[in-house]
Amino acid sequence: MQPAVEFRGISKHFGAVKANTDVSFAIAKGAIHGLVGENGAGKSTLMSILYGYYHADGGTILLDGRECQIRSSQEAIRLGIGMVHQHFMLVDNMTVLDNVMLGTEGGFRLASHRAEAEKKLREICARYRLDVDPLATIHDLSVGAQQRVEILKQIYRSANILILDEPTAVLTAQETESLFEILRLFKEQGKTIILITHKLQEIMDITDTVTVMRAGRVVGAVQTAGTSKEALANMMVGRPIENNLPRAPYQPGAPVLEVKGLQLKDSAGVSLLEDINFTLRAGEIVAIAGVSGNGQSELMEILSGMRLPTGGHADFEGKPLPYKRHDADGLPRKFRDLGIAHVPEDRLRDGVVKNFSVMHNTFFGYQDHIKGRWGLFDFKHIAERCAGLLKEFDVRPPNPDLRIGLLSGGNQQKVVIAREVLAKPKLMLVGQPTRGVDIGTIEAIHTQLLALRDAGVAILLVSVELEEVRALADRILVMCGGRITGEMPVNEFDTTRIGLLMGGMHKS
Ligand SMILES: Nc1ncnc2c1ncn2[C@@H]1O[C@H](COP(=O)(O)OP(=O)(O)OP(=O)(O)O)[C@@H](O)[C@H]1O
Repeated sequence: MQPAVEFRGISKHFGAVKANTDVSFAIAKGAIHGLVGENGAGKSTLMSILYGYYHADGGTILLDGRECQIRSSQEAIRLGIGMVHQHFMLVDNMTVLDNVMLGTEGGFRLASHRAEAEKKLREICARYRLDVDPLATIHDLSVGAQQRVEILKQIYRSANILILDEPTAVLTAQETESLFEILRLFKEQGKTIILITHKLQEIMDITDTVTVMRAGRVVGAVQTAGTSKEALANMMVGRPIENNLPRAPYQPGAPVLEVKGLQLKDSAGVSLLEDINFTLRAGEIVAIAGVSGNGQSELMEILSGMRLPTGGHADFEGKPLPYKRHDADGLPRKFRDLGIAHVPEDRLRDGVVKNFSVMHNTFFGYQDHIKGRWGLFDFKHIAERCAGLLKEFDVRPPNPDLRIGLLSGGNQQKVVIAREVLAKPKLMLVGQPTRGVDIGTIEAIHTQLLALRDAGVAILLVSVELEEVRALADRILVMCGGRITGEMPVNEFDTTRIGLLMGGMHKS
């Protein structure tokens, strides 16, 4: 049988960056094929070429053994290729049905078309056990449900090859499991799936074959059954990955942050945070575990000055943080000046200014700290500082003039972490630091955070990844429904108990 997809000698460069070099591999029909590699290895570029979004500089793509010119995404869709992007392509205030019909033949003006489309959608939902109401509005849906709409859209358009770019980065464990159920059903129908993910356990759990890319080239193509997570990690990074990073013994110092009875209500009076109390000391990492959407983001926003609490207070080094309504806009800056650094969980929204250069992004927010004599910027100094930072944090490519939006997600994250670390904070607030980040970079980021802790910085970490919580935390708090439902030291780490606390099952 001809492979569903075959890449032959695909190359693509962006200026001096060789994103793909002579990439060749084939994917069997009806297979779930994993595509792995470090951030910037060229996975998304290759998939964008298959999806007609980029044009290759050289090489050919064969679908079912036939050479195809895929000049646009419309052409890719016509050829039966569907793509679910990391950032969903849905119109928020429209219904599921309208989103699915958008851009398909016939449009959605005729009532008969709509009725027919709704019937077809309901049939697809039943066949693939996709729990989605066609008449629901997108902004009322959870992230997991929005992703199911994206998949629904592709099935509606008769996709035979489905590309998923890091689909589980924003999903809970349960949502991930139901996504995998859908993918297995998709495979049973003889369809082909290409899965990009940084989570090697997922590769082991669901794929049949894997291609490993490094620096734009294919460095391995294996059957999943004949490999291991360690072997894949080694191929990806070119060295073994250290799972147990060294750390100094736990000797917490003086309290840095004391949160007392913190509350937050939204404008409709709905409680988002209720009676949050905890202390964070110098030289310790406290991790907040929990399913996203249980108040962790709001807590980080308050502690970084992006949002005002509606009750309670937080003391930083023994003094109340100055939450003043008339000064709300200037708070993040004030907090930074006090020594509170922040790695926001949504790096594209809050962590970088996408259209500015890497160099600008290495000091944004700290511009007052790096001004030279007479309050002027010394750009020679800034350029040297930036070059040192790109080298130390292994940002790839180390080009200070590139718009940061063009760096891969993991490399953007390295810049954000580097900027905050270099500010020499006393308190570091870190939200989902390794979301969408490759394993080599996870190791580097974890090493940086542990070094800060060992140097006496207090770190508050919010992460949905329990492995990350276990690897970094000294103490763990669990949040559910805007409350802290439990606390434990890391040596009492217990996945089942944390799972129960995450579901608000009991208070300890
Ligand atoms: N439009 C663009 N202009 C300039 N450089 C680009 C562009 N798109 C990608 N690149 C560069 O090409 C290289 C490959 O990027 P790509 O996004 O394909 O990697 P990736 O393996 O998908 O990474 P990640 O896992 O972080 O998503 C990177 O160095 C990236 O900075």
